[in-house]
Amino acid sequence: MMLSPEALAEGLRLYGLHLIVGSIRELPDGGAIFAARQGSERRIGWIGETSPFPAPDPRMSMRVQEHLVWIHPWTWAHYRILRERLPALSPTRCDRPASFGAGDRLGMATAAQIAALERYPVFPVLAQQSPRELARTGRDFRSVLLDAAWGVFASGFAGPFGADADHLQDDEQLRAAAEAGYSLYTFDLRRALARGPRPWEALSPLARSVVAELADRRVEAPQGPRTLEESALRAAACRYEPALEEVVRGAEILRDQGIDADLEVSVDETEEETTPEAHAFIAVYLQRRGVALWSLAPRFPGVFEKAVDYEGEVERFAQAAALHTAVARTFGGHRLSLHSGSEKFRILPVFREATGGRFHVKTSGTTWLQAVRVVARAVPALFAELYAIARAHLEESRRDYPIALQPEALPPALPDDPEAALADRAVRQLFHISYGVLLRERGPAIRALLEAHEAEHFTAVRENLERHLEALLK
Ligand SMILES: O=C(O)[C@@H](O)[C@@H](O)[C@H](O)C(=O)CO
Repeated sequence: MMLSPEALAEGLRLYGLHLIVGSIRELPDGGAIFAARQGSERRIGWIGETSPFPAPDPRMSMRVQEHLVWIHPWTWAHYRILRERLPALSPTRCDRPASFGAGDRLGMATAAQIAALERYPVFPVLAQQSPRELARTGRDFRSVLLDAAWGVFASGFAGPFGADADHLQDDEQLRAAAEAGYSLYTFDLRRALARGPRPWEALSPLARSVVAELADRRVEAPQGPRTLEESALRAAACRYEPALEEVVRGAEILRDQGIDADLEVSVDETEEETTPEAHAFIAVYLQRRGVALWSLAPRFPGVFEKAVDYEGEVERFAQAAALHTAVARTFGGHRLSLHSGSEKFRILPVFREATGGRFHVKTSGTTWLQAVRVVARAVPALFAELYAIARAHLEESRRDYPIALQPEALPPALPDDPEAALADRAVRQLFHISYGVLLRERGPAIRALLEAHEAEHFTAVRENLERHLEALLK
């Protein structure tokens, strides 16, 4: 690009545009693109004699020195066109042994998440949201990806990244994520399992043959060999076959659309700990049905409460993670996925070790809590108001989130010190799950405040994810 960033910034300023300097990318055909802001609006800048976007608005083109610069809004349609030319803006399948998911419920913090993630040897999964998060935030799979891609574009990040359609429970959700171009599909079996098991006599010949094939097979775990028991395999087959049929159908939908994606099965939010037999049955049954797992999120032992550290015996968790790793290695080579990774500092290093560094970890609420922290520091009155709203809507917020938080544990008023307030277990948990009601009731105020304190917000998000990544990888 012949135009210096300083000259470009100066030229844009005359039109009320703020250049995001690190975003400038030169294109093979000699043009260049960049991200800019006009007030709080996101803009794509294009330097070149013609614009690649349909119906460019001539009022939004300008000469800066001898260069023609076009300004376009950051919309889904424009992003789709842009990602054809800049593949770095498209989510892709994971290409590393270790991967880390960083959900961003506000859609404002991806650049800060990248600043943390790019310092560590992990594949970043940036657009990660579940349908329950979408319903609560009024977003959809497109808008989540659009926000995350903005963070990639604005930060100048050139590495690959993934997009996780998390906790999918029906075909409609799957199709919406597929249409948007997600690269990772997490099939949550919870709803399907709640319909109950199938009697042994009603199982398919395939399910029975998988049981026969796996019975008495030995799995070599670090704590010693473990033989898969036929009775537990039979129970797993009865319980999981109906739910796995839905996964098979989902994988077919993706295949029919020519989508080559990473596939995860999650049973982490079920009641019972996942047995090695259940894990082996899930993996092998899916293989026989032509579905290759990328990852499995088992229900591990111990308590995984939102917003607080792991509660349980770390040694038991370590043993279970090592055993599941051995099952995964023996039957397919997929990785283990750890959900609710937010604040689970006690087990993150153990998880890395037990999995031999081949894993996926998901976080989401922890990034939102950092936004709450910034609000608390900047405008204590708004923080107090948010707390009152969250308390009043506890029952609504806890719907769909298995959480032990009781209303009696919540103090009537918060201490003046925001750090002390957010160190309180009950208060943290309340804020963690209350994002939906808070964004509904006070979303514009929260967003405006975070925009006005963007540097503090980004630092808070980056430092917090770095703490997680340090614990996990060092
Ligand atoms: O809140 C959600 O629905 C999701 O963010 C989580 O359940 C997600 O799968 C996760 O584990 C993030 O820590």
